[in-house]
Amino acid sequence: MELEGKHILNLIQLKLLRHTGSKGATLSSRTSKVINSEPSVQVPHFELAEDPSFWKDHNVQVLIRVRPLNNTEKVSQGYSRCLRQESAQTLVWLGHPETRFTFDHVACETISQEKLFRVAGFPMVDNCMSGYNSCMFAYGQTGSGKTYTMMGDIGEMSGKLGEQCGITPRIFEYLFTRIREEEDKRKNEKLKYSCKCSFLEIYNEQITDLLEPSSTNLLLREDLKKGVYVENLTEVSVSSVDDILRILLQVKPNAKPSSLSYVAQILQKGRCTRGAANRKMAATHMNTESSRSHSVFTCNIESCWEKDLMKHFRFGRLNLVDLAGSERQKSSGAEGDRLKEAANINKSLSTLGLGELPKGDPLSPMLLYGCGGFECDDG
Ligand SMILES: Nc1ncnc2c1ncn2[C@@H]1O[C@H](COP(=O)(O)OP(=O)(O)OP(=O)(O)O)[C@@H](O)[C@H]1O
Repeated sequence: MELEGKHILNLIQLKLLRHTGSKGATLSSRTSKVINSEPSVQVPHFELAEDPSFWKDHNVQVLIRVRPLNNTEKVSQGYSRCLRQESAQTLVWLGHPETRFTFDHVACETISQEKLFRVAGFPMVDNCMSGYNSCMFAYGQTGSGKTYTMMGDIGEMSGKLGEQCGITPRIFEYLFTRIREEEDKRKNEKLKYSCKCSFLEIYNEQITDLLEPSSTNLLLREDLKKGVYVENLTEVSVSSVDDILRILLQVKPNAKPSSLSYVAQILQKGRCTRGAANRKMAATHMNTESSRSHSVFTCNIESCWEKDLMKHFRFGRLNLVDLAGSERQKSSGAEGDRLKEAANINKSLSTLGLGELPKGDPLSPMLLYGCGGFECDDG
């Protein structure tokens, strides 16, 4: 018997930005119109490259997505563009003084959900199928489009994913297509994949199983073989994108009343999920449907085949993390419980920003878990 697994972590950080702040952006000549935008406003459009070697050069990549101004911001005083994009890697903040920032990739506000998936989602799936752990973190200010990017609108799902569908359903649609192709191609080796998913929430440093919301305050454990894992977390076998969407859409009958009102809000908004339905939400001034918790959707992908009279196993973990908004406490109007949550949210985001996991930070093990930790061993 031979076990395969790779310790290398592939991490993509999706940083979401919103256009609010100082007035008077000078816009580039390479422009395209924003749908539903003010007729006269043109924004720069820079196509992102679908580069198959996306992950090969650096294990950690940062991709910025800028959300367009929404209708309320367009008509409100004091909101206007505060960013100018200069290339597919560079953004200028139009403050005093103007400041230029460079990232691995900058997706302009006209990028489609499909294109973003092709740039960032494809390589993740390919990596996981090759036995690497991959993790995508979405983070940014509240209302900047984290949930839109990660989940999007999955309200209508008659067979085909809609245009507004986010990266999560697209990733799984692609994953299961690739699995079917591979199993077909390597029938003679009896190649078989098995995928198991879990969905958890971290709210004020407590872990809740979103697939079994009565399971709260779960504990993080560490094991030489398993790495960092959450004890008693529900795992569900999945074999199609429909299975994933069913998990995301289904609401447990014993869900807490607060969770159910959240479901109603999401249903109204046209994006709803079994797990996501149970995420903690509370209104802040900046986004009336603000998510107050981090959510981690995990898929463990195992494959097994026979070759040269040996049985081979391979493991890969795919983590999709939707972090809580990082709004400023003063501008968001957060008080009491909301303020405590904001402090915890900001603490964990700072930990992430450090690029390292300081010992003693209660969220460090969680981030390690989100990154796939030291999953997979060859013993
Ligand atoms: N790229 C985009 N294009 C069009 N609309 C967008 C885009 N990104 C976000 N939106 C819209 O902006 C609003 C806020 O987005 P979303 O709820 O995803 O923010 P969030 O970052 O998840 O906020 P929070 O941290 O408070 O949960 C939603 O109505 C969403 O549909």
